[in-house]
Amino acid sequence: MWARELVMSAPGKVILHGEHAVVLGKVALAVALDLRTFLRLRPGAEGRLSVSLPGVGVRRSWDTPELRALRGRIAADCDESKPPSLEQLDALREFAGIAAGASAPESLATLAFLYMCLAISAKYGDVPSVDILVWSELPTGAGLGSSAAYAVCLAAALLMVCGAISCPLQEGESTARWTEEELTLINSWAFRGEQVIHGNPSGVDNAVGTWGGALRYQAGKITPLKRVPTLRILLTNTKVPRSTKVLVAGVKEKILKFPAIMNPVLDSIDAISQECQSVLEAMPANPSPEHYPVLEEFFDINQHHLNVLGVGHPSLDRLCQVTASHSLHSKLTGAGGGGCGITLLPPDTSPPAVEAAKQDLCACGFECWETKIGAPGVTLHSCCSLSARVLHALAQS
Ligand SMILES: Nc1ncnc2c1ncn2[C@@H]1O[C@H](COP(=O)(O)OP(=O)(O)OP(=O)(O)O)[C@@H](O)[C@H]1O
Ligand SMILES: C[C@@](O)(CCO)CC(=O)[O-]
Ligand SMILES: [Mg+2]
Repeated sequence: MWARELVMSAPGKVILHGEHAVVLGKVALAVALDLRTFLRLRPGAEGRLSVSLPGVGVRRSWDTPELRALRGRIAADCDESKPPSLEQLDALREFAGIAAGASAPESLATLAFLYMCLAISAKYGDVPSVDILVWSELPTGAGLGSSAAYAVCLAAALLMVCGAISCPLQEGESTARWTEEELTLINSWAFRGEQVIHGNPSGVDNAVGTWGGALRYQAGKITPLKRVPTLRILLTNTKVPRSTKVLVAGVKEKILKFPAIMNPVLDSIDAISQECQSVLEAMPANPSPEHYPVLEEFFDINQHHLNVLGVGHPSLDRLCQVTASHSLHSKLTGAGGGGCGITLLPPDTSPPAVEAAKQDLCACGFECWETKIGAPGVTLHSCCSLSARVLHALAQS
């Protein structure tokens, strides 16, 4: 029986270039964000598994013998190399009382939890008697990888409880990370969780949530960027809700309808990602203003391409117009359709100019904040290493 209380966290991400195109095998460049999802794992009452997801209003608890019986029905051949099947997901929906086709955040979050819990425990151990609470600093469904950070935390916690990976945090240490091999396993299972939520994810978001830093991702191949300069980025949340699953499906439909028109757009996005990688790797650690015009042009071109793919939104157009009126360049990030945009802040942007842009964005009803990129991937924490804010949020039971 699991006897320790532990907290783990995974970062959200910003996609600099390559969203959507990456689902079709093109290159994406993504960086981990300094906003994280936290999972508190506690021993539970014997024979009970409980999950609390305050961000999406879920609080559920099940008898483990009941879950074991369900697992016997659906999880005989569960493996991280296999996607969840429609039959498995139907059985989980029926068990959890979720209507077919339900796509509300709480339904998808519960489904992903049940799938990962039963599939991981079927392969590595018993259904655990634990209490799990997940709380996030990330806005849900806004393009910053909240689904992947959730799936990465769940994979790490469930694999650890089932004994498939170690618990690397030694007494007296404040944080610890897993070995490369263990991270690979966490990433594979997190991808399965993303499949439950997204339908057809590329895997870039869970890769960033697992490894952190800045990386190039293409068709499952993860390559850390050699050198990434310190980039100042303004993140703006338009607060327009959207679903990555729906947007990814829409792009697929458009490509099937107009392949000769859409495929060159995907190729151009791929070229932008590759050129951007070369520029970033050639830039000094603290770049001066003359390095920025090319990066800014890449943002502008890609934003047009994403509009052509059909994942723009009037709120994102507004965001780009407002920042352009302050001579700043923006693009959507993540799945688009609302959610977040990113704005590049060259080093010669004066603090009053940033403040003025922020004020105008807030006047549109948006929320914005400056961010650091390149945060660490999935991490185990001792409670004393967590900030008072996180501890307070995790104290809700
Ligand atoms: N803190 C959380 N707790 C539980 N479920 C969450 C949490 N954060 C996200 N989710 C799940 O992820 C879904 C949102 O995923 P979605 O992929 O649509 O958006 P995103 O990951 O924030 O954006 P993007 O994929 O564009 O980066 C929610 O509907 C919910 O099911
Ligand atoms: C839109 C998309 O490219 C990025 C979502 O953050 C989907 C994916 O890669 O899974
Ligand atoms: Mg997502």
